[in-house]
This record gives sequence, C-alpha cells and structure tokens, in this order.
Amino acid sequence: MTSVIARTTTSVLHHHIKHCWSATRIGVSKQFANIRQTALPLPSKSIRVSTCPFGTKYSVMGKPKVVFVLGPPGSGKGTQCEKIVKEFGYTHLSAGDLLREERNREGSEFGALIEDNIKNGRIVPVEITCALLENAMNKTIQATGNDRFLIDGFPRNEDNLQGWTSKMADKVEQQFVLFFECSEQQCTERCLKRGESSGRSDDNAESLKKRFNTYINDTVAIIKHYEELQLVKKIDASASPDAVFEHVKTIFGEQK
Ligand SMILES: Nc1ncnc2c1ncn2[C@@H]1O[C@H](COP(=O)(O)OP(=O)(O)OP(=O)(O)O)[C@@H](O)[C@H]1O
Ligand SMILES: Nc1ccn([C@@H]2O[C@H](COP(=O)(O)O)[C@@H](O)[C@H]2O)c(=O)n1
Repeated sequence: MTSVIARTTTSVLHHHIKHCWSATRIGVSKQFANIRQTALPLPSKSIRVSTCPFGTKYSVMGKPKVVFVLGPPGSGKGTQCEKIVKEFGYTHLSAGDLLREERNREGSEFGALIEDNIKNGRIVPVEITCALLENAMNKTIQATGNDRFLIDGFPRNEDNLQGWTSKMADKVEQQFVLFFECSEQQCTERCLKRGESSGRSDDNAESLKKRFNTYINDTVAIIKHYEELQLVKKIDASASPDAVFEHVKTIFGEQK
C-alpha cells in the first residue's frame, strides 16, 4: 500500500512543482523550488492514511479544515492555540514560526529576506509563506492523519489573502477566523516582557512599533474582509489566558 501512495504522490509532486506558483508575481518562481520540492498537493477528496505501526488504516477525509487565528502582535494567539490543540485536537501552524524556521535553515536562500522583513515588521511575500504552510499541512496529514489546522498569523495582508485564495482556498474548508482583540499598550507590554527571554529579534520597542503599524495598515482590512463574510469570531483577549480560553472553548464547542 505504501508503494501505491508513494508512486501517486511522486507523480503528483512533479506536476505540482511544474505548475504551482508558475510565473509568480514577484518573478522569482525558481527561487521557491527549495520550499516547493517538499510541498505535496492537499487531497481534494480523500486520502489514505497509515495511522498505526501494526497496520494500515483507511481513512476517508474531506477537505482539510482551517481556522485562521488573527490579532495584533502579543494578543495571545500562540498561547490560545496551544490550549486549543490540547482540548480540541487541532494542529497549530504559526506562519511566524514557520518563517523563523526557514530563516534558520542552513542553506535557505530566503533567510536574509525573511529576517529583514521580520525585524522591520513587514510581511514576507506570500509565495514563501504559503509554500511553507502547504508543506507543513501535507506533512502533518501524511504523518498523523490530522486534517484540522489552526493557521496562526495568516493571512496578514492583501498579498497573503490573494496568494492563499488563488492557491489554497479551494483545497480547504474554511471554518472561521478567530480574532483576538487587545489594545496596543497591553500587547506591547506582553511582547516586551516576552522579549526578556524569547530571543526574538522583533520583541523590542522599535520593531513592535513597526509591527503594530503593519497590523493597523494591512491586517485590520483582512479581518474586515472576513467580517463581511461573517466568518469572524471575535474574542476579548485582554483577560487572563484561562479566562480568554473559556470564551475560546465556547466557540470550538459549537463546531460539529
Ligand atoms: N491573556 C494573557 N494575559 C497576559 N499575558 C499573556 C496572555 N496571553 C499571552 N500572554 C503572554 O504574552 C506574550 C505574547 O503571547 P503570545 O505569544 O501567545 O502572543 P501572539 O499573539 O502569538 O504574539 P505574536 O503575534 O507576537 O507571535 C507571551 O509571553 C505570553 O505568555
Ligand atoms: N503571514 C505572516 C506572518 C508573519 N510574518 C512575519 O513574521 C513576523 C512575526 O510573526 P508572528 O506572528 O510570530 O508575530 C511578522 O512580524 C512578519 O514579519 C509574515 O511576514 N507573514
């Protein structure tokens, strides 16, 4: 069975590499080959998943389910995602974490570009971020069979939204968008505190100002877009992590 799956994925992989992100808008499609090499297309109907060491289980799955998690820097997206994973079994994919991982990967040709954007609170071109996300989703599905994802910190601007819509939207079921609302002052205090131990190059006052500008100038419009589609579940993120999670739980509890 494994060989059937392997043959199938290899042939679709060639197709995928050849066709995805063809003639990207920023005109550097070849540059993304390193990321795309490992990105397999998501299943549109069903997938067989090997789930246990002593046998192969057949699992019929629909499209992977996706919840976007948005909010200003430091609003507690990552903290709440960890709790959701434990209670509701989603897989947490943080766009920021994936970008930091790619930045740190030896030989990555995007390292400098990613770091420059991160330090200045700017948004990395979607071709990179979307490929990292798709790759992580496919790896998770293949390794665990889990097809429910919290995509944290994405989409963050119009470029993210357009790239996702053209490449991924048809392949997933968009459940809703979780929006953590919190004041700039409170978020800044949290990030500066985190900066004492996080080692993040953007948890400092200068970068935080820029990150907030990007949030206000670019991300708020994306949240509005999803509000118009009635997909946004807004949460007051100013309370303690446990109190915020009480609200989060009611939202996930309502899902089938
Ligand atoms: N409700 C809360 N009250 C107080 N502190 C919190 C709360 N939620 C998270 N924190 C703390 O604030 C900091 C930022 O939280 P977290 O990393 O979850 O935010 P985030 O929205 O994912 O941030 P970023 O977008 O910058 O990655 C962390 O140090 C975390 O422990
Ligand atoms: N869609 C995204 C998400 C993040 N970035 C960059 O990473 C930085 C850190 O993100 P966090 O979510 O971990 O705070 C962010 O400021 C951006 O520079 C991105 O480009 N695109």
